[in-house]
Amino acid sequence: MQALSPSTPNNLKSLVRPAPARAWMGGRAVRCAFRSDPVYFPNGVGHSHADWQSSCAILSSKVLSLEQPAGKSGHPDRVADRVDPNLVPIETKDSPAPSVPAPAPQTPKPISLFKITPVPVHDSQLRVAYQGVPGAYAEAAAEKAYPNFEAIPCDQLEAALQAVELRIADRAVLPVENSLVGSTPGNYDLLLRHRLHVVGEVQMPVHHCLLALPGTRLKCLSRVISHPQALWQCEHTIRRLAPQATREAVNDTAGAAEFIAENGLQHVAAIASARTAELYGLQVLANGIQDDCSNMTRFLMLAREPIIPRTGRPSKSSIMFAPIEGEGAAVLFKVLPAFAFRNINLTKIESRPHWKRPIRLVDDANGRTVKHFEYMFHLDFQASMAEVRAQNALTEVQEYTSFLRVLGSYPMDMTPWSPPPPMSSVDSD
Ligand SMILES: O=C(O)C(=O)Cc1ccccc1
Repeated sequence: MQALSPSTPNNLKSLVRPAPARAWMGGRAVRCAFRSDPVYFPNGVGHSHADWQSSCAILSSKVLSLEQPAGKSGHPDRVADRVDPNLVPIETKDSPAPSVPAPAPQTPKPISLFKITPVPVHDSQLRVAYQGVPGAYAEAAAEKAYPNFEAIPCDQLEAALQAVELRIADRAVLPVENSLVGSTPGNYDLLLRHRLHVVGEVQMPVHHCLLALPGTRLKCLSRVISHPQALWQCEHTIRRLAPQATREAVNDTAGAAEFIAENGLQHVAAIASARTAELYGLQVLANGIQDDCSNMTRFLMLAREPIIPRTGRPSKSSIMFAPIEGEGAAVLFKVLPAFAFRNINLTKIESRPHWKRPIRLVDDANGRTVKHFEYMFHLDFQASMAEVRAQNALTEVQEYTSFLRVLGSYPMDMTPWSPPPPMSSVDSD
């Protein structure tokens, strides 16, 4: 699933009938091109070369190296230029990319915001950035979406998103929600702060294990470390298996396992995948420790350019909008019928603190000034922006909102569900 870039052949460009649409992002109207009727893709024009250079300059001031690549030259988006028959081509004004990064270390080391090192580009591989070290669930999600991918591990989500913006990676993986604990706080807000588009979703069954140095006994554990989501997802089981252990949150599940292995930490366990145990030489103390066996996490795939999935196959679109000031939740009475009357299913709706103005001061009837929370709304619906009904729904939504952004339109993950194995542990005393 790739967007087309400036190197798209002209015969494909002719499929596109640009029609101007306006969407608001930070008070700025943005035009974008699409197939038939208006689609609202803020910043749908991609990055200019000048943007790339200035971003590099900002980063390299803190850094060690952000060298221009030696070796292969060419467009790093080569893979992304190939045409996916499931997509409607989109014209972009993306400028020529910088030349390609140079050789990388043998084992992928996480990219940090302060240390961006060049990585190699292989013709047939999409470079996918994710938070964590090898073995993280986000890496497995990347593999499901792009089986031939090249992993770009990053120490923070912010670094993964920046890696795509800076063309060090082609995609970033963003965990957004879990069937047990709900949305991952802040991750949709992260999308608002970056000029990336959702181009795919992956739903992954998450089967957690408790990992420790070989020979560790459950009853001797003093500490369990993992990603906060993993700790929440296993809260009850951990309390039962190792009630004496304290919990500690770290950046990612596999990073927790690596930390135990590298430092030879006794009496400490990590919550991570079974594959992670193999990668870092740890023992699986218990398998399937998530509190609900149908535990599932949803990841979004982000790219510099938007895609528009063809009609006729199951697709989703994600938007965020803010009410006109003072209208608050009343906006939902107007927005929801725009979808309902067009038979568009909503799959998710959520309120978030307004990213720029979370609190509003209001004078009450007694002349006192009180604080009101201001919200934005995030909504997923089951239609592609290639569909006229989706375009019309958004035209209507736009009338009731002060801010509307299409985060992306993407094929739905239709993987059939298969039952997970039951929990087991080596040492239940
Ligand atoms: O830390 C990881 O491995 C991640 O990819 C984030 C995460 C954590 C817990 C469940 C799903 C994803």
